[in-house]
Amino acid sequence: MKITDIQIFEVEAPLRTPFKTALRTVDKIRNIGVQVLTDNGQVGVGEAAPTAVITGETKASIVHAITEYIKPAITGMDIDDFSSIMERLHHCIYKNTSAKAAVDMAIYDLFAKKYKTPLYKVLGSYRKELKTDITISVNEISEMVTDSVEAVKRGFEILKIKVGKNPDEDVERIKQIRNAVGPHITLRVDANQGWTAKQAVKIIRKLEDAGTEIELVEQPVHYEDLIGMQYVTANTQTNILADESVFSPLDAVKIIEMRAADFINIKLMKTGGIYQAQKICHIAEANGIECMIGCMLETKISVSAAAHFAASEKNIQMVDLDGPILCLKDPITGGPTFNNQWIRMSDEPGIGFSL
Ligand SMILES: C[C@H](N)C(=O)N[C@@H](CCC(=O)O)C(=O)O
Ligand SMILES: [Mg+2]
Repeated sequence: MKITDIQIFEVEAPLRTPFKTALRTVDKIRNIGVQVLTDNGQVGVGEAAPTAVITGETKASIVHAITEYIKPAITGMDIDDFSSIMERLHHCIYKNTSAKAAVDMAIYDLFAKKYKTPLYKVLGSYRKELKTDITISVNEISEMVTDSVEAVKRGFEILKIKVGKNPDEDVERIKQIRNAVGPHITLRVDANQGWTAKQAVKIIRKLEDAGTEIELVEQPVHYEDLIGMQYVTANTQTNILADESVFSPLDAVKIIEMRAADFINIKLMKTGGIYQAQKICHIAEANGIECMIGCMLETKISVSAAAHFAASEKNIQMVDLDGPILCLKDPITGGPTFNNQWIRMSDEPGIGFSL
């Protein structure tokens, strides 16, 4: 089965409510889809999310990287020469991780389809269902309290609360949400780089003293400030999770060597897909560091690929795959099912859908 072409299409999906973090506000997903075609008519599907503030990629840069670099590098190759394809894909251009991720997952899709097996089984099935959190966008405190209570009513037991936009209000924000949702809901806090290291220690200690029982704080400081993150990890009791600071396996090694975080958030859009995500997951596992699987603003296409990966890895202990449930409607049929907090793997070959 040889690769003959890579075709590109637009993926658009309005969100239920605007998605707001310390880094950006978005009301609609505008992503790039890919179809990798083969000489026997089989098609592999993938998606790239242009998250300029995190990966540096735009829609135009993704299309350019795929058409001008990735496509020429892998066209004509046989799907069974899997690792050779991956090596070419990952070395034909520096960075451009979301463009690589879209093609990487489409190749995995094709490989699993060729052997008529669901991707999570090809990867070595560990579980068949995942429990995701849901994101509470950063807004006025009263709105975040209402959104949190509504999410709990919809059946979500884990909330990922965005902070870092107005650091002075963040302690009050979390205290009020904890009071409103009660003690049994798991609260994750994601500052998206919005605090300084000293601010972070001050805020997290206040949250600890107030008994808010936060499961973890994600990316408290700027992505390059590893010394700052190390200071936060060393000076608080709460678990710190590295997100924007970890794209590559070497980033993970650095974080682990410096003890700059307790956990690592793996996203296919940062790693360039499943091939590199596996390496990070295994490096972390060997060092006793648990991982989260996360997503950008992505639809069911690429989030399903991430779900297959997560279902195959014991060390993925936390799931933030809420992209599809943040969308107003889900136009894609087949593949894993997304039903509020539950993501259940299906047994169709590959990732599970054909477009
Ligand atoms: C969507 C997911 N829950 C999430 O919060 N992802 C990112 C931000 C993604 C984006 O800006 O598109 C994160 O920081 O964890
Ligand atoms: Mg994050």
